[in-house]
Amino acid sequence: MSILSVRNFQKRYGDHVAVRDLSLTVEAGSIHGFIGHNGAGKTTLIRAIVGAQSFDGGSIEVCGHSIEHEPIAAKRALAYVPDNPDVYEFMTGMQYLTYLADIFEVPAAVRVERIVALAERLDIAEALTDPISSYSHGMKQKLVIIGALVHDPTLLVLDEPFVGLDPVASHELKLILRERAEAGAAVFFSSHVLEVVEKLCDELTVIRSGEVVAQGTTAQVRGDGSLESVFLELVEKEA
Ligand SMILES: Nc1ncnc2c1ncn2[C@@H]1O[C@H](COP(=O)(O)OP(=O)(O)OP(=O)(O)O)[C@@H](O)[C@H]1O
Repeated sequence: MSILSVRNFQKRYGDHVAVRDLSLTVEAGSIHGFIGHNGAGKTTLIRAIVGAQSFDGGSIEVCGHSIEHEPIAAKRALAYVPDNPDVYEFMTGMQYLTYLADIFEVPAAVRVERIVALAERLDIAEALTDPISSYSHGMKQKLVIIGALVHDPTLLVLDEPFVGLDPVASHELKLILRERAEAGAAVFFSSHVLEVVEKLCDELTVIRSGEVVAQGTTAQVRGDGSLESVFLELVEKEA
């Protein structure tokens, strides 16, 4: 069974078809990159996968649970890092992480160890007792990433996770994503940073105007060229 299975997904906004007949799977142990131009439909699909967006056709299953019909079971298995870290400003970082750990019923002993380890890796441990309102954009982004990992999700879904991170944090996040895959989880993320996608991802889906134009292992999609040259060719070609 795939960790994430999207079949014939379709989403319209009014008369505009934003995503058409999109299918993809992400297996345990795999990092899957999702790339496409601005407005291609990446966030639309990502928000539907995590249950934050309705859709008009097809199906989405997380660990075999339909996000539409079994949303609680599906959401228990996943975590989502949105493209804009929107967190409760009135809490401290630690209060926010504890709140998430409570929702996902993470045992007290495990949660502290996990939070501290991740906070140290992302260099935000000392700020956890400060109110989130005092955080920079990048610090909020780090906090949301830690919050996503606190319940050890089987599927981690991230929308543009490298935007706003400094080079050290960006490097650490790449290591964290690879470690998660090696531990048997699945990772699905969108990015415009093709060098990162090319190095990090086992598999890729490329969309143009809501339709898949390339899909497969990174080596298959890239062929003999660089991912950038393949992407430019695929995306600039007339539909
Ligand atoms: N709430 C909405 N109402 C109407 N149209 C929308 C809405 N959200 C997205 N769209 C449209 O759907 C299409 C896909 O948008 P989406 O945000 O999924 O793209 P994206 O690939 O994530 O883009 P970016 O790389 O710029 O973040 C675009 O044409 C966009 O204008």
